[in-house]
Amino acid sequence: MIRNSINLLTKKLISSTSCQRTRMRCFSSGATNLVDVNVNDKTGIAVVTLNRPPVNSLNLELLTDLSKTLDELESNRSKGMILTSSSKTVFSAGLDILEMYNPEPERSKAFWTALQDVWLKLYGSPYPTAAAINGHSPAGGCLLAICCEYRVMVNDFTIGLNETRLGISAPSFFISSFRNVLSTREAEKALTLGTMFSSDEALKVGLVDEIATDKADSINKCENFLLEFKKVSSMARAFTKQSLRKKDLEELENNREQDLQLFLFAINQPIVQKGLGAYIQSLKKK
Ligand SMILES: CCCCCCCC/C=C\CC(=O)SCCNC(=O)CCNC(=O)[C@H](O)C(C)(C)COP(=O)(O)OP(=O)(O)OC[C@H]1O[C@@H](n2cnc3c(N)ncnc32)[C@H](O)[C@@H]1OP(=O)(O)O
Repeated sequence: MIRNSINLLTKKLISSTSCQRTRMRCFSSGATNLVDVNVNDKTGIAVVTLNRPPVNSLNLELLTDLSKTLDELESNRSKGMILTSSSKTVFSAGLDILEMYNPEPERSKAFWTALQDVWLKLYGSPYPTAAAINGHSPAGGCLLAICCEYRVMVNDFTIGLNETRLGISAPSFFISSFRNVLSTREAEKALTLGTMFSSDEALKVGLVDEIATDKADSINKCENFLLEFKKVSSMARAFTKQSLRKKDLEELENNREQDLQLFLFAINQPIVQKGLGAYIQSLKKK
């Protein structure tokens, strides 16, 4: 996929002169109603809003919609994407725990495959990406944010990969994208402890790049970041990003089936099921 993507970029580079002359007509609607897409006609930047109340937990349908949206952005030669949420307090609660509790084999496979697809497309996207983190962002929510190249977080929320607190290990592609943002030392400490950082702590450690006062401010700051790329060749930018992330991307691309089997094995362990059941109950009792 990476090689294909680089070949595709080369072809695009050759035909880019005519493409750049034609003003991109952005697609007017998102793939479905779980993901809203709004493209600014002036800048070409798409604001992609996760819209699965109450907490944007990532189930098969939301991941499928997000995956389709990422495809559309790529084929429309997006100028950039800002990922955010329709909730006032939650960016994304991470993977939908109900997808992993008492799993149904075929659905679990489709679910994990959709997550792998989203990660490969978002982490390896040729267009620039930023996350306007306007609420809590645990586990899979943090994963979406760290796939992006820039993160602006609204004050007073939490973010982190808390998998060990659920009695599970973060999968290797979660870890590689976390290490792309944090030093190995900080990543190891946070992953093993399952640390959830406050917005200020996240800024201090480098997990987010800026703090915002509210959602509008976070989107504005993300936009300012993305607009900086107006000065840079989009081809050179995409090649550079994909070269830096190539090893991580290839690791999953070359081991998708093994990663899927590891997930299915892990969630089918009685001890993991017991832990997930207790965790669901604790969320309901809150
Ligand atoms: C080596 C390979 C091994 C592979 C093994 C598997 C790897 C799995 C990898 C990733 C893991 C994940 O992403 S797991 C998800 C982790 N997420 C969390 O721990 C977050 C849990 N949620 C919260 O902390 C809070 O809900 C919140 C801070 C996000 C929001 O709080 P708020 O008070 O606003 O909302 P509620 O807590 O009342 O929740 C409302 C409603 O939503 C349900 N809910 C919340 N989170 C989830 C979720 N992740 N999945 C499913 N459902 C969720 C919650 O139970 C409430 O439901 P009810 O209204 O029915 O009570």
